Amino acid sequence: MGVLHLHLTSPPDETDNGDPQAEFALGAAEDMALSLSNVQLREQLEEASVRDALTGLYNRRFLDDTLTRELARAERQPGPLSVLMLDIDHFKPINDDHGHAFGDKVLIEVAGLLSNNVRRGDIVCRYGGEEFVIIMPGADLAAARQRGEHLRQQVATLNITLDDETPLGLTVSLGLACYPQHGEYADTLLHHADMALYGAKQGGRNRLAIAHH
Ligand SMILES: Nc1nc2c(ncn2[C@@H]2O[C@H](COP(=O)(O)OP(=O)(O)OP(=O)(O)O)[C@@H](O)[C@H]2O)c(=O)[nH]1
Repeated sequence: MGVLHLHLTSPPDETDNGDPQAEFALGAAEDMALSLSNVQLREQLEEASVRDALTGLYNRRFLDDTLTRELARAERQPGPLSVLMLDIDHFKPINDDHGHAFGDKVLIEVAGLLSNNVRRGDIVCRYGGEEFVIIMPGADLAAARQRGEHLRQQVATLNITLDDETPLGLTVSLGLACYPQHGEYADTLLHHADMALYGAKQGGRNRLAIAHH
């Protein structure tokens, strides 16, 4: 988070001239600057409280609130909504073999790729250690599946290399659940997406699986 700097003082020769009007104007300007700064500070704190510190993606708390809100909107409109859960394959050996800092770098790369390859309005969150969730308001099963497949392929072509320049060969598995067919509530949809993700892992990884009805 950026540090807030307040520049409220002026050189004495510009303002300290004994002119009451000038002093009043300066006081008013200072008050305005202070209250503006408070607003900005509050905004920065609020923003930080919904972000994951490592990747800058939205965090799980934000995901839960947003998914509930977006589902209510989908019901009102009405329209579809999809939830993609994505997990990096064999991430533990990456950490174990190449170090935690390298693992962090991989997480940041994947987070950046996801952010850059979703539609505006889609919400990308870091759900857990090496697990991400994307909320796609308005996306039906076909659209979300296509987007998920695209993301899977993009990750497989990510150019992350080890010290000796050999490619890491990163892959991800994905689980997809859609409103309304797989559930109407946030926890149900997340559960179904998680089950589908488990199926994708069991099926051999580097694949997308769709929730069962
Ligand atoms: N570098 C780094 N590693 C993390 C972070 N959070 C969780 N991890 C690691 O992520 C790994 C997750 O490992 P597992 O849950 O066994 O999953 P996996 O090895 O990816 O295996 P599959 O998901 O079955 O393909 C663990 O080693 C955690 O320590 C983090 O913020 N940074």
